[in-house]
Amino acid sequence: MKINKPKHDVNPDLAKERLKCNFNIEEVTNIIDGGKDKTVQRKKIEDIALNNGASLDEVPEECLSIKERYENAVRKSCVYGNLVRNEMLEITGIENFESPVLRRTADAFFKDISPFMLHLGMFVPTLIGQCTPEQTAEWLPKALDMQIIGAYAQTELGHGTFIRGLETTATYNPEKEEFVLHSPTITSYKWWAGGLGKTANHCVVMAQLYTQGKCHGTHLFIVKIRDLDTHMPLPGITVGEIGPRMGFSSADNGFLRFDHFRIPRENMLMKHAKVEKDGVYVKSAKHGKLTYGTMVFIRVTLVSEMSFNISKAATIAIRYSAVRRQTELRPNEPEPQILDYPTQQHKLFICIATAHAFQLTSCWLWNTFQAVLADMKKGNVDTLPELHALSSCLKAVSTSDALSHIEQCRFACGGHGYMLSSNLPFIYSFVAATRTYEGDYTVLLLQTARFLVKASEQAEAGKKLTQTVSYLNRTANADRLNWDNTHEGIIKSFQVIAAGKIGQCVKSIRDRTASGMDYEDAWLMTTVQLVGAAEAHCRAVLLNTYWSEMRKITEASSADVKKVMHQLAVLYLMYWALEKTGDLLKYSSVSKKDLDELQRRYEELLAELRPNAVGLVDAFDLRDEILHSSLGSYDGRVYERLIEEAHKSPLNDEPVNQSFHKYTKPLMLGKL
Ligand SMILES: CCCCCCCCCCCCCCCCCCCCC/C=C/C(=O)SCCNC(=O)CCNC(=O)[C@H](O)C(C)(C)COP(=O)(O)OP(=O)(O)OC[C@H]1O[C@@H](n2cnc3c(N)ncnc32)[C@H](O)[C@@H]1OP(=O)(O)O
Ligand SMILES: Cc1cc2nc3c(=O)[nH]c(=O)nc-3n(C[C@H](O)[C@H](O)[C@H](O)COP(=O)(O)OP(=O)(O)OC[C@H]3O[C@@H](n4cnc5c(N)ncnc54)[C@H](O)[C@@H]3O)c2cc1C
Repeated sequence: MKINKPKHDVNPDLAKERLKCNFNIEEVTNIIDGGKDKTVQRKKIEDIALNNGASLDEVPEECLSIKERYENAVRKSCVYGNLVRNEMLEITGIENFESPVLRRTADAFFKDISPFMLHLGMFVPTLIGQCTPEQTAEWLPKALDMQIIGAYAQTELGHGTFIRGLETTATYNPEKEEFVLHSPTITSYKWWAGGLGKTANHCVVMAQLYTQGKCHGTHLFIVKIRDLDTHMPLPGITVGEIGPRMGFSSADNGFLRFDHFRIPRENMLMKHAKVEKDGVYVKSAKHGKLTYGTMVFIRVTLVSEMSFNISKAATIAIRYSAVRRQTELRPNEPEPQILDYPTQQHKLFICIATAHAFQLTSCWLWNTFQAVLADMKKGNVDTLPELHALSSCLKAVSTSDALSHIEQCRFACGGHGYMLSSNLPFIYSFVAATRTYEGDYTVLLLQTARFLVKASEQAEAGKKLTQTVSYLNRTANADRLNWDNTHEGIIKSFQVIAAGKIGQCVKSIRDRTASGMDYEDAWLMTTVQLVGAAEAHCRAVLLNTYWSEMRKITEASSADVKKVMHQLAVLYLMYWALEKTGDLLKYSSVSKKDLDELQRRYEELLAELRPNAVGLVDAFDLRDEILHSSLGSYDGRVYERLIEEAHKSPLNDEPVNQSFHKYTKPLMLGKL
C-alpha cells in the first residue's frame, strides 16, 4: 500500500512499534473501507482534496476572531464545494453525495465545521426524500450544483424534541395559491439550523399546516429567504446567527422569524401529503411520520460518523502513547512508553474495537435502511417501526459511547491532550453535539422503548417477532440464564439482560396501572427503567452485529488478520460484560469466580493486543492533513509540533503585549 511518506524521520519509538506489528495493515484498511476497490477510490478522492488547497490556513482557525473564522470557513467551503461538485462526485457518482469519503476529506479543510455542511447533510437529503418528482426536478439539480444553498430549519426556540409542539404556521390562501408563513410568538423563532445564520439563501422549514380553517400538523416547506444576488434577507424575514457555542464555531447556526411571509403553493414538499389549489388537504402517506424521514436518515449515518470520530481520537492517543514516556517503573531503567501501562491500554484499545464495532454495525444498519426504503417504494411501511427503533437507539448509544471514549483519549494524552493543537478538543466538542442533535439521547431511547414494550407484549402473546427483537421470543419467559463463558454466551446474556429489563418495565407499568394510575403516568414513572431497557437492547444488537459481521467479513482474510480482528471483537464483548457485571449478576447465573476469570482474560487480551496497537490505528489510514494533530501525526514528532504550534499563537507575534504598558505597569507602579 502506498503510504504518504513522512517529511521527517519517524520517532524511533513509533518506528519500533511498526516493526512489532504482526498482521497486514493494508488488509485491515481494506476491510474498514469495505473492500480493496473502495480503498483505492478513497485514496484517489483524498488526493484530489489534499492536492488542491486543503489545510489552507496560515493562522490556525482557533486563533481567529468569530467573524474571521466564519469567513475563512466559507472561503474553504467554496474551494471544497467546487472540488466536490467538479471532481469528487464524478468518482463517487452523484447518488453517493453523502459518501463517508467526502465527509472524511472535508476534515482536511475544516478542523471544526463547514457552514455548508447542512446543505449537503440535511437540505439535499430532504429534497430527495420529501419532494414529488416535479419538485425534485426543480430543486435538486440547483442544490447539487450549489446554485442554491440550503439549511434545515425545524427546531424552534421553544421546542426541539417535541416536533408536534412547533409553533411556526403555514396558512394556505386559495385565492392567491400561496402559503403564509408566520412566527406568532417569541418561542416560535426557528433556532439552531446550521448554515442558516449567514450562509443559506434557502431553507427547508417545518411548520404547522393550516388549510380550510383546520390544522393538519407539521409539514415541510422550501423557502427562499435571501436575494440570490445581494444575499439580503427578503422582506418579512428576520434572520441571523445565534451566537458562540461549545463547538461548531466556524459555522453559522441561525435564527429565523417570519412575518406573514408568502411562498407559492408548490413550495410545500408534497411527496407524502399535498394541498390542492382549492385548499383541500390530501394525505397519501401510509405512515404518519414520513415527514420525519430526514432525521431517520441522519441517525443512520451518524453511526458511521461516530466510528470515524473514534478512529481519529484513537489514532492520536495511541501514537502519542507510543512516543510519550513517563514515570520510572524500576530504578535506573528507562521510563516506559505510557502505552505499556495496562490502564492506558484499557482506556484506548476499547476505542479501536468500538470504531470497528460501529463501522460494521453502520454498514448493516445502512443495508437495513435501504431495504426499508425499497419496501416503502412498494407501498409497504410495515418495516419502518423497527428501523425507527433501531436507528433511534443506535444513534443514541453510538454518540454517547463515542463521546465518553473520545474523552478517555483526551485523558490518555494528559495535559497535551487539552491543547487544541492535539485536535482532541475539536473532536470532543463536535461529538458532544451529536448526543443532542437529531434527537436527544434520552428521548430517542424512549422511542425505542415504546417499540420494545409492544414487542414484549407480542412475544408474551406468542407472536413471532422481527429479527432484531426475535430474542424476546426465546427469552421472554426465561428467569435467569445459565452463564456460559463463551463469546456466544456473552452475547446471549446481553439479550437476556435486555429481555429481563424490558419485562420488568412491562411489569412496573402494569403494577402501576393496576394500582389506579393512568397509563401515561405509569409510563412516565417507569421511564428511568425504560431508558435502561432500551440501552440494554442496543448493547445486545451491537454485540451481536459486531460479532457476526466481523466473522463474515474476515472469512477470506489471512490468519493474522483474522486473529487480530477476532481479538478486538472479543475485547469488545469482554469490556461490556465487565462494565455490566451488576446486570449479569441479576439476570444470569454468573459467579464471582466467572467474573474474576473474565477479568483475567481481559487483562491478558490487552497484553496480546499491545504489539499491534500502532498497526491497528495505522490501519485506519488517517492522513496527517485529516487528523490535524500535533500529538497524532504519522511521524510522531510530538514535541517539535507542539513547539511549532505554540509559535503560531498570535500572542507570540511581539515580545511585549501592549496590555503591559496600558494596565500591568500602571498597577505595578501604583498609578492605576
Ligand atoms: C455539492 C457541494 C457541497 C459542498 C459542501 C461542503 C460541505 C462539506 C461537508 C459534507 C459532509 C456531509 C456529511 C453530513 C453529516 C451529517 C451531519 C448532520 C448534522 C446535523 C445537525 C443537526 C440537525 C438537527 O438536529 S435537525 C432537528 C432534529 N430534531 C429531532 O431529531 C427532534 C427529535 N424529536 C422527534 O424525532 C420526535 O418529536 C419524537 C420522535 C421524539 C416524537 O415525535 P411525535 O410526533 O411526538 O411522536 P410520538 O407521539 O412520540 O410517536 C408516535 C408514533 O410515531 C412513531 N415515530 C416517531 N418518529 C418516527 C420516525 N421518525 N419514523 C417512524 N416512526 C416514528 C413513534 O414510534 C410512535 O409509534 P407508536 O408507538 O407505534 O405509536
Ligand atoms: C450543534 C447543534 C446543531 C443543530 N442543528 C440543527 C439544525 O440544523 N436544524 C434544526 O432544526 N435543529 C438543529 N439543532 C437542534 C437540535 O435538534 C435540538 O437541540 C435537539 O433535538 C434537542 O432538542 P431541545 O434542544 O429542544 O432539547 P429539549 O427537548 O429541551 O431537551 C432538554 C432536556 O429535556 C429532556 N427531555 C425532553 N423531552 C423529554 C421527554 N419527552 N422525556 C424525557 N426527557 C425529555 C432531554 O432528555 C434533555 O435532557 C441543533 C442542535 C445543536 C446542538
